Amino acid sequence: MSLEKTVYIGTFIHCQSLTELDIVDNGAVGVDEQGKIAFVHRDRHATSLEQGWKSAKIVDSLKHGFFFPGFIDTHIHASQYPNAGVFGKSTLLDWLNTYTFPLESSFNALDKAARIYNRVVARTLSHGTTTACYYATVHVPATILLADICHSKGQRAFVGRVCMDRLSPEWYRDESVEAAMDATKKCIEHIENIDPDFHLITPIITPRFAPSCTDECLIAQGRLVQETGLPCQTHISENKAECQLVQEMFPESKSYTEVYDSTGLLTNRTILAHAVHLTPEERALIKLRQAKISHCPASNTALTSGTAKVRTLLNEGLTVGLGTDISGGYTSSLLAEAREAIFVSRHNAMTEGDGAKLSVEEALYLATRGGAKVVGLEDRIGGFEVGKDWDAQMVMLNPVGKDEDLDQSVGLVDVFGGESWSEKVEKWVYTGDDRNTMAVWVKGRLVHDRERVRS
Ligand SMILES: Nc1nc2[nH]cnc2c(=O)[nH]1
Ligand SMILES: [Zn+2]
Repeated sequence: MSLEKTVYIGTFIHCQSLTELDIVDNGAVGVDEQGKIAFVHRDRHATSLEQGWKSAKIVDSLKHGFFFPGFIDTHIHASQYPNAGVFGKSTLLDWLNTYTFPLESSFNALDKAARIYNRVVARTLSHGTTTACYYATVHVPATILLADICHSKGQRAFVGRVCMDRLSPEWYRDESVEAAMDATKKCIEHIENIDPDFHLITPIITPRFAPSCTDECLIAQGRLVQETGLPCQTHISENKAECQLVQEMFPESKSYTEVYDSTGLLTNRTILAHAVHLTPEERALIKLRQAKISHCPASNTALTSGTAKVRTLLNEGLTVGLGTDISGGYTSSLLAEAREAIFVSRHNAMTEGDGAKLSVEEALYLATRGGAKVVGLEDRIGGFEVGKDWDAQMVMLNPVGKDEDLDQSVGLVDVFGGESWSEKVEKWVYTGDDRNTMAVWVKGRLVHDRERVRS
């Protein structure tokens, strides 16, 4: 799709490193017809030096707005969206049986799947999520539909049919390993048809988690991972009862991580969600295989799974991003998830010392550049550099003047005029929400426009 050449002007903020933001107050970024960043100027007036950009469209972040890279949600169950916020006092294994399997099984009805998937893609886009790693359900038609919806709405997505042939009710599982593999291959083929080069949508092999799959099923999926080189996503070491169950079900394996490694599922394109209770040996093996970790703090708190030790993971050189894990997690907002990551790190700090604390900058890094590394797209997304795709959000804060009308305010991020940009970003992280996300682009295409939605 060819787009209108556009020059974005105003304030640009992205992560320079894990601990530092790069803030450009009056810059310009040119985005070409393919949605790629053609130039970046720290002084907007330098744009006049660019040949062939005189008649380009201009989009201005305005005085209290800024451009920020789109968020990357590295772990979200699209099918569980109707249950967001509903988990009672359950923990993982009873939560699956009480809330999750009954809901997911209802996706054999395609009209229901259409209603929910349209909503969850629109909702996550409205939160500035430009890339999402989705779990669908076991159903082929509904999984294909999720891929189609992401494709037509323009969200970058990894879409996985959930593979599971045991430890769930008979009415919600794959009938056999052969049936499971056929179904997964059908979903992969569909995505190859709609997006042959995986520009926007990529299939992802999705064994639910070790206890849900027989040895044969894990081995078959591992073989598919090795043969196709496709990415893989699953859960690991989320909850102590689950870890115990894995030990009982796979007595010949030294660890939970080894279950995945010995079946070919642990590669540099594997995304492991949670990683709360990993041993040092498991972390070393994950690092050796260059597999990636999706940290899901809201879910880990809601299901009382534990507090993942993100500082340890980072210090040991593991690659970490953030995941909302709807509906273990209650929020589809990665901004809220970043906030949760910061607070969980403070709970860790209460027992382990201040070194455990994550800063605002670090949480935003995990939500953007970290996520980009987790999904293997660090050369394409996560920051504003020449050659990267324009996957971005425009954030607007709420200037408070003398006669400010509360009804006219842009969300809850009130700024009074004396704040530095880094303070404004801090306020955004702690008090902001989707009302501040005025517009969202993926590969240069406008995929969410708050003013249009509101009018
Ligand atoms: N949080 C979470 N953990 C899981 N482990 C296996 N399935 C799930 C799931 O749907 N959500
Ligand atoms: Zn999950």
